[in-house]
Amino acid sequence: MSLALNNVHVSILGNSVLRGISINVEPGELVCLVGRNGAGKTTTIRSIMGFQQIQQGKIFWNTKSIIGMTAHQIARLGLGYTPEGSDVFGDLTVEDNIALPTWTRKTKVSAQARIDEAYAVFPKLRQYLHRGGQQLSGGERKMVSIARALALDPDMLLLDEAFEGLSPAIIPTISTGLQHILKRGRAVLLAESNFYHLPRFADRLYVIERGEIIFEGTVAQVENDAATMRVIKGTD
Ligand SMILES: Nc1ncnc2c1ncn2[C@@H]1O[C@H](COP(=O)(O)OP(=O)(O)OP(=O)(O)O)[C@@H](O)[C@H]1O
Repeated sequence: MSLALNNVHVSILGNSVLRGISINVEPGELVCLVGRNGAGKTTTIRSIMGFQQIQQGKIFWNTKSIIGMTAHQIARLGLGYTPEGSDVFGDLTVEDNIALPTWTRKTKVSAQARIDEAYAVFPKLRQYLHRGGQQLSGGERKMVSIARALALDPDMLLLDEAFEGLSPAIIPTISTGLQHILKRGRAVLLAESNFYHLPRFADRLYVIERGEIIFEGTVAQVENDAATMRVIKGTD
């Protein structure tokens, strides 16, 4: 299952926010979308998930156009989504938050196996099974949010700012969780504003600036491109 955005344009309140974005994510890849605050990362991910209407361009999931579908329909096709800031249901327990997608999407993997995988990625969550979503730290909520997207049994996960606002102590946990997800053959598109949080094991990255892709390559390649690094770090 691969994802392809071709020349996507989005305007919000008359402002051109995405100006011809083209991105590909192949099965099993970890691809990062890197850019400063306001560059257009969240809008790109929301456009893929059907939350943001696009004015021009094409979005294909496994060669099928997903433009015009609802987020619910897109999720059922196998695209998991963890929004910026996470989206844990405060009134539900951790256990129910994670089980939720197994009620709404049936796949060839059993509900129990999907739930087991979610806890295998973040074993610490087993300590909080009966805690309400409101009684969790930001890092714990992030883990629940990613675990819940995993319980959907997605072919690809869209992670918006997986590391934002987390204490340095929790960042390795999320990073290890990501490696675990990739080992299972799932692809990940990770939006990230902090270059130093980018996993070194990323296959490729796209740099977005003012709604345009200005660079595509590996982490090592971008590090050798002084002009692009100045844009990412906001020192240009
Ligand atoms: N609902 C909205 N109304 C008005 N402007 C918006 C809206 N959503 C996004 N924008 C604008 O579109 C641009 C891109 O925003 P977006 O959230 O996609 O950036 P981002 O790269 O995800 O930033 P961040 O790292 O801060 O989350 C910004 O200039 C933002 O102000």
